[in-house]
Amino acid sequence: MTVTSTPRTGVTLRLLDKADKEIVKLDRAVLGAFYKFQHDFRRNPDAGGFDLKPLEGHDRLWSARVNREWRALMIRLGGDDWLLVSVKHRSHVHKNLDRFNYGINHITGAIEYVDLQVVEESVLRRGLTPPTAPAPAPAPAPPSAPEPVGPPPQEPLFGAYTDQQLADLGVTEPLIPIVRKLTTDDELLGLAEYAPRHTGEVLLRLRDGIPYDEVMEQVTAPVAVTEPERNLDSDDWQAAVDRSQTVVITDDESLQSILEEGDFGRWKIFLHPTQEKLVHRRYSGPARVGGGPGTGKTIVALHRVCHLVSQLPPGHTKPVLLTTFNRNLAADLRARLLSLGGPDVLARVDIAHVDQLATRIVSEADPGNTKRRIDDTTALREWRELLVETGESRWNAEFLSDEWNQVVLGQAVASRSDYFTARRAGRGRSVTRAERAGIWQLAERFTQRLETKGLETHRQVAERAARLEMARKARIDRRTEERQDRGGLHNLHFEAGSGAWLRYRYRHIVVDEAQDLSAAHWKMLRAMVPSEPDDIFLVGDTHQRIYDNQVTLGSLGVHIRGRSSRLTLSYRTTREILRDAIRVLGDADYDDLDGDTDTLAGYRSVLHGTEPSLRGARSWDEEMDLVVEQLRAWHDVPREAMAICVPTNDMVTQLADRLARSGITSSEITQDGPRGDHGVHIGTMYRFKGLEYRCLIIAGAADGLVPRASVDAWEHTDPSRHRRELHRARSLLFVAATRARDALAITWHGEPSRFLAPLIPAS
Ligand SMILES: Nc1ncnc2c1ncn2[C@@H]1O[C@H](COP(=O)(O)OP(=O)(O)OP(=O)(O)O)[C@@H](O)[C@H]1O
Repeated sequence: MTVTSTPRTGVTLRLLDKADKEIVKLDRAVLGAFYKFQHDFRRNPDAGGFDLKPLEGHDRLWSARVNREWRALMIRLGGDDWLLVSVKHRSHVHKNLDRFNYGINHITGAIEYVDLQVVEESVLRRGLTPPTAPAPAPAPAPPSAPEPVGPPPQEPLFGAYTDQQLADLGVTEPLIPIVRKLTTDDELLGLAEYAPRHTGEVLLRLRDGIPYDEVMEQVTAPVAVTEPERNLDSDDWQAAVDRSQTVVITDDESLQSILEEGDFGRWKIFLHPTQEKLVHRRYSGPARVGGGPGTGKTIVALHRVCHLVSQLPPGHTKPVLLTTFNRNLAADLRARLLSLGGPDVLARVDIAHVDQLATRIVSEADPGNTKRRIDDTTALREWRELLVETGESRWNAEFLSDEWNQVVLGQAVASRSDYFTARRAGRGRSVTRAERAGIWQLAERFTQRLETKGLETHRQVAERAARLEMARKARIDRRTEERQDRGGLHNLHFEAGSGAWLRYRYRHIVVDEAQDLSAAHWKMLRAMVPSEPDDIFLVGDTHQRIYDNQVTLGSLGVHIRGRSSRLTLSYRTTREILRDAIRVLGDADYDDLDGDTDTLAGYRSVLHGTEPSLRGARSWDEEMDLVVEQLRAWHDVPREAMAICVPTNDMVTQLADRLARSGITSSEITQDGPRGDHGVHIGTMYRFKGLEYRCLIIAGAADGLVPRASVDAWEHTDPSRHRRELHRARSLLFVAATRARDALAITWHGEPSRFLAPLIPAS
């Protein structure tokens, strides 16, 4: 008999973090049945056929029929509010009922569920079998980094801590007896797979040798419930749900993205509590989110955009700007925002990269402008030609190009007399007044030269756009004051299309890859949005700065002091890759975009994989053979999920040829992203910003190439520039290494890059 049911309103079906991991492992037919189950259950839990009943001895844990063989386990939070915690074969549901544990964690206030039997089995399984990450090529004994220090096998891993200490860190209490028995890393990883997420994070951190107090400060404190809530009512499940970011309300769409995309769709559904806080917080002014690669900065920016859109009054305009460094990244943001928020969110958001914005503004002011835009490399060629033509030899083209970009354009120096007093802090070599006069004269000839040739650099456009926007802002502010004086309307940032000519362009601006924007970009953005709460939200990591655009935001009117936060848990990279990438950075200093220093303290991962492979060859030719060998060793990974990153364009071409001769298809990563859909992606290091791959090879990591040999020419003539160039080259390698999700291989020919020294044990 078919039972038809009348939909019931007010039924909520939620999903607990990690329950989805179990669900996606079900086979397709069961997944289909589960999808139908959750849809029908939300319409009416009382409809016949669910056989909804509490498990014996568990007043809150209920089972419901998914199909003949499978049952859903759900916690009844109250009334029609249900939390799905597991889907199990019916033969496993009614046995050994003590193994089901659920409760509210006293420290985090989160709802937790564990099936002790599943955890124990996972610990045992992981203890007996090796991890299953892609294997490195069968290398002739690759030099590998030292093993993590820890107690010898068979000693309990967490013997140094009392039960109370572990519970105070927020470790799930029913798991503590199993935690006590762990003696190997594989067992620990087995536990972390099924334990509540916070427990896994704490234990892996302790196992990394991080002192107890630091784990408390870095992992537990950010997600602990605040003091007034400390005396949690351990039975107030509704309050726990409101507090808990490990629970989401399901609807057909969110479920579908989990079922179809598996781990790749999780970012849309489960934010880490620290990510969640940043997304929904109200900021009194500009806010910055930092954090190492893969910590979800872009994910936070995308959720933040959805949050800001959800707060807008209805309309057909685009008062939110989402911007980033280049076209390729902007295209990626658009695709991800569409997948997260759908067309309705996209309809309220303007997505454009910073140079595109600048071009729009300049064209608006000067519609007849037909100049061709050139990048820094082409501009440098123009400088060289100018020097040859003028016979000028006091300065070289690189110095002049830098001076023009960073000092003249960077500080909006408009006249010769301004240039005499312009600050050149951090530019290295000092210049006398007479020299400044000479440099200014050359700069004027250079701009004239570009003008005559109908050329214009992106930096020039950015600088002009900044000036135009600042002038516009000044006019808006003047008008506002006038209206206020007359006691009239003063809120001038009407939405586009409202007919008001003078208005701010946006209400909210969200910036990704903030570390690479120039001073002119910031001035332009600052002038596009009124100084109000939630005006600018920027995410970026200065360890990944690969263009020479160091700024102090405060001096550009973007005041982030007191509104700066950092994410520390990497979702992308394994612990092994992350450890080596951090070693590449060495002990160089990094800024926080506002004149202070930034660190990667607390940066961590709970993912585990193989050790990065490091292999040297005698020649580039031999090295290319190593690359082919490595790709073949990753035979079980789709080609499109692999990439090779090299230092120069020539190497891209040569490698693509070599791969073709070995029967391996490849696609070059261009300025606009990969040129084709098929094959292994190959590109120079600069192209890897913002990308990620399952397996990655960094080839050509040789001395003289990383950093380029020419960089050392600055060592004595311009030590400051030398330092900056080394910094940048190091960051490039760091960015490249952290694009790998599961496996990383680094190769070189001749001597390895000096940045790899901490990874290669001295022979
Ligand atoms: N809460 C989450 N749940 C699941 N996956 C996540 C979560 N947050 C981030 N990720 C995943 O981690 C990876 C890195 O995220 P994202 O690109 O936002 O990091 P990022 O900090 O911007 O990195 P980078 O600085 O290297 O550009 C992505 O694959 C993303 O889907």
